[in-house]
Amino acid sequence: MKAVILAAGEGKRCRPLTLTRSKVMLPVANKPILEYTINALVKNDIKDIVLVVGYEKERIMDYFEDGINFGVKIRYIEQKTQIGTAHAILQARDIIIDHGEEKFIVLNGDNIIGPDAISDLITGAEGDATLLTCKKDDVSGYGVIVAKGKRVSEIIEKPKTLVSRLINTGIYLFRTEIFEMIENTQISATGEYAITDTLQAMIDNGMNVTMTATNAEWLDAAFSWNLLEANTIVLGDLEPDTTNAKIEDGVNIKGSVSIGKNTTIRAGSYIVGPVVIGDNCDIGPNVVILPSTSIGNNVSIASFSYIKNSILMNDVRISTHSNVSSSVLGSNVSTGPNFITEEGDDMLIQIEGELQNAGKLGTVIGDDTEIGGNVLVRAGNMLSINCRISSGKTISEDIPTDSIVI
Ligand SMILES: CC(=O)N[C@H]1[C@@H](OP(=O)(O)OP(=O)(O)OC[C@H]2O[C@@H](n3ccc(=O)[nH]c3=O)[C@H](O)[C@@H]2O)O[C@H](CO)[C@@H](O)[C@@H]1O
Repeated sequence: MKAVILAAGEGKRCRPLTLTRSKVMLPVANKPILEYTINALVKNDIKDIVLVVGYEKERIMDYFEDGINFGVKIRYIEQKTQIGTAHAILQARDIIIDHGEEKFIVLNGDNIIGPDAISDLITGAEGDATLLTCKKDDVSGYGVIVAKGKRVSEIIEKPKTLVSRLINTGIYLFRTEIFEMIENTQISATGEYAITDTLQAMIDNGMNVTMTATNAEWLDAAFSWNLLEANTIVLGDLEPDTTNAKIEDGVNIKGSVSIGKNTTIRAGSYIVGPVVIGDNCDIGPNVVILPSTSIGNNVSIASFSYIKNSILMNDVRISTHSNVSSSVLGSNVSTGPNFITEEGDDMLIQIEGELQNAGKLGTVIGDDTEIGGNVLVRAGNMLSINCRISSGKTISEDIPTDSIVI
């Protein structure tokens, strides 16, 4: 059986991190979100993948190439304009039909899923189309399902009131007839061709759309700060491995810590897992890294700095005496000495005009932003990509793309 993974969208609610890469390429425990989906398919022996790409497609294609290093065969199809999930699926029609497939799996590429999610879908599938559902306390921002037994009677996309706690995970088993149904799907009020509208039309025409529920891992970083929660959960399964690292005498490592090749941890550093550190990093001396932290490749963290509950992407450079807590730093962010992220609880952040509770948060900083020494970022303020912040500044508001703060 083939799988079609939808990965053409940006993931705007995860800006500024998605201004330079799509949501599927955001790293959790040092792997892009999409890699978890591919690994889950491989564990179910599904190795023939059609990847629908569009926004920032080169990043995806450069990383996964033809899939061979990930144990799969990947064929890329471009969705030139991102006008909805149904339209994205339609792009894969020729590949699926030319190969005489009757059934195929479709997955959103921007969620972290465990392998059991896919086996639950396959074993529970019935009827003309099947959706995989899971129960969530907070269903805001998702499609929800109303069903009698397994038979779905209604799919309501992002309702404003609580109708059901069963959400659509964006994982489906379809028959090839779905393509014809998609072609008849009307554009929605929000200007998209949505697969949920296709399925609702099938139900309205008396077809048998079913659901099957899963308790398997299904994580979504709806907003950039949700990456921190996902990171904490995924790091909970981290296998410790420090065999390829250069660890100087006088380093104290506790708990589950994985350190990549050619990374040096200098004397006096103290690391409490779960923590993952990539390749070619230079950490210390006397640096403290606390749970749950992921540090990418080519990162340097200079002496007396303190990092806690954070994600530092590739090529980040943190200068001495800095404190980074509950924060996400994009690729190639650099700081001067004494850079401090203030940490706040129950932070309320406005995204697309709506207030969201971000929980415990420091900051989120987009790629290529350069920060001078003695800079304090007040809790919950975000810095976009490619900004220059002069030394001594206190950041108490969001900083837009390409800003120079002097
Ligand atoms: C209309 C629809 O499908 N809604 C589902 C979608 O909402 P949701 O709003 O999350 O859907 P998104 O727009 O984020 O897209 C989901 C996936 O499809 C890809 N994509 C999207 C649009 C496009 O034109 N091309 C493309 O490839 C995105 O890259 C992403 O990987 O997923 C949720 C689970 O997370 C479900 O609860 C929602 O019911």
